[in-house]
Amino acid sequence: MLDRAERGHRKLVEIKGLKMYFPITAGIFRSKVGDVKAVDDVSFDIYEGETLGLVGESGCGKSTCGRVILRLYDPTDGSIRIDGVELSDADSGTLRKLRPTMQMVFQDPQASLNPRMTVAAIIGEPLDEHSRLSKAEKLDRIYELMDAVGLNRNFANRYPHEFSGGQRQRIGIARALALNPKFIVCDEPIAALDVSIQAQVVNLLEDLQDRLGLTYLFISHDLSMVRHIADRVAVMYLGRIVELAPRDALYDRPMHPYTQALLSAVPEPDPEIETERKRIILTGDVPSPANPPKGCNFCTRCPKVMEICHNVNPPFRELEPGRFAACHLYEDTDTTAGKTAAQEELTSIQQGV
Ligand SMILES: Nc1ncnc2c1ncn2[C@@H]1O[C@H](COP(=O)(O)OP(=O)(O)OP(=O)(O)O)[C@@H](O)[C@H]1O
Repeated sequence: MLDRAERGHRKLVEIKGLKMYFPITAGIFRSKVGDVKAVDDVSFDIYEGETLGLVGESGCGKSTCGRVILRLYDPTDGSIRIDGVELSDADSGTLRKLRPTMQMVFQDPQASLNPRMTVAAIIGEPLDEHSRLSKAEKLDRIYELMDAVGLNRNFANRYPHEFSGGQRQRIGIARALALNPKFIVCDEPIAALDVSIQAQVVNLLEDLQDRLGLTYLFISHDLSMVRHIADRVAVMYLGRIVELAPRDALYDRPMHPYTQALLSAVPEPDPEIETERKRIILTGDVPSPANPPKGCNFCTRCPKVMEICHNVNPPFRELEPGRFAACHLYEDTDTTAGKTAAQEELTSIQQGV
């Protein structure tokens, strides 16, 4: 178990240049005509014991990112290291051995639990596959897990439909915990729940993190909830991470124009601040990930767009210690040349070099 102060010293998850493209096929021969670039060159780390929030509009690639990190998909390119082990090219045998270390809690507990299995069978299934416990030991472990997530042991032989939405999510969490994972991808774990239940499930996840030293990637489009639970936050737009920063820095002083727009839409509880706040309304639709714009992915909707943004993809760089963003607004000027590297690139594009 990790104390809060001990968190954040060791990188548990290291993602570099990760790409997940889904092929688009057409015609009777199903020939490939393009790719949906769901995750397009994404790099970030997650420190042991922390919660990294991953936010962005629907369809920006959050779930695909979580799934490919757990190798539920085969990545198109890039490196995924969890606890020092490279997963991007791991074979099925290696993945099977590593599976207990990394788990997922899904959005819709109704859909992710087999309706024909009892709670004990659902929670015990990973134990059957990955451990050699006796029948009695397995039942003890199932009870222990039910206790840990606040489910009554007496209900072990009931079926998922006999539980409320919040209780079903607790079953999903107990199942994810069965093999003592280190890393859990929580994919919109509260989005399908009543608002009154959401806080209970988030509190449970936080409590389990403290007790078991878990590391979370917490995927959500609920920026207020992410502010509550995350230590650091990554903002995704059209397959790319545009900003990553410690939580308070990001919410108090967003740097990327997309983050600024997203946060301007979050309601402020203080009515005085709320009436004075300026909303940034983004115009235009999110482009298709099958045909993203040239240059910066956000250039078609950015209120601060410059010429360079239509031509050069801004690199994802550390702008301040611990703060990363991909935006030409923050390019350093090379004083000797009087131009930034990106401006040089733009000049060569314009000159057709
Ligand atoms: N299996 C798949 N095959 C083809 N395209 C896919 C597949 N899964 C996702 N996509 C596409 O990849 C893009 C990113 O989808 P993804 O579900 O990862 O986004 P998201 O940010 O999690 O959205 P949401 O919040 O709505 O779940 C979308 O355009 C989606 O249609």
